[in-house]
Amino acid sequence: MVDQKESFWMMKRSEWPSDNDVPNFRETTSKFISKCEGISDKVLSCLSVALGFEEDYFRKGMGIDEEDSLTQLRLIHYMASENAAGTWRAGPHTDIGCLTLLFQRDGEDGLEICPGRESSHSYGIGDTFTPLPAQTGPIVVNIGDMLMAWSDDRLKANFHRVRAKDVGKSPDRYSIAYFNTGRKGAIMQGPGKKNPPITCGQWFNEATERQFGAMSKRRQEVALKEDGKTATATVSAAA
Ligand SMILES: O=C(O)CCC(=O)C(=O)O
Ligand SMILES: [Fe+2]
Repeated sequence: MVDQKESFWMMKRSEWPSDNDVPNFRETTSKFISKCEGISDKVLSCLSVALGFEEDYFRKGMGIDEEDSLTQLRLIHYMASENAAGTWRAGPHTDIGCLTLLFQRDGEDGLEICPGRESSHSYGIGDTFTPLPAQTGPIVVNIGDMLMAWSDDRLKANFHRVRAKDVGKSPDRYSIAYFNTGRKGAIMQGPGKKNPPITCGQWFNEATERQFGAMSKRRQEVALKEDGKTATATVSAAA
């Protein structure tokens, strides 16, 4: 089952829609990205200081204007639906980058969080997720896997997912996610050297492979289980 959503991904160096295509899109979105960059930088500085690291510990590895930046803005649309049981808007996951700033709009609920998990690779199956009502204004901040590794696993990546109502109507949901991620060439390692040094680029590629590999394995298992149920139902109906 694929996520029921569509999204538009942008980096500073992306090929942007022209003003003819979408008037003022580039200017407005670039300003928004710069604001996100400033907020994210402040949060990262606070986290560095709280952990007892130098204030610029993570900042040194960032830099959205650099050629090798992996930071990305994503505009997401989840389509309106009715009786959506058995579908996902976004399946349970942790974000791969360092810090995600997530913007929602009033009344377009669906985000659920599962804080306090220690591992980012078991996909939150069976755990308790808590709905986080959507509000225009407040920014949801997710810690991602990269920041977890970079902080010697002291900051925990949080599982989250997005669902539409099992029964009844769910309106369209629009969200914006700013994924602040270390530059490809930056070396990441926590001061305690819990994890070996690695470039953010290599780490990102391996984490993407791990996450999507694990997700598709899990999806295959679920599909097999469901096939099994169908087969059993067919057999008992025939018996
Ligand atoms: O749309 C949302 O609220 C969440 C999006 C998300 O978790 C993601 O894109 O990683
Ligand atoms: Fe996410």
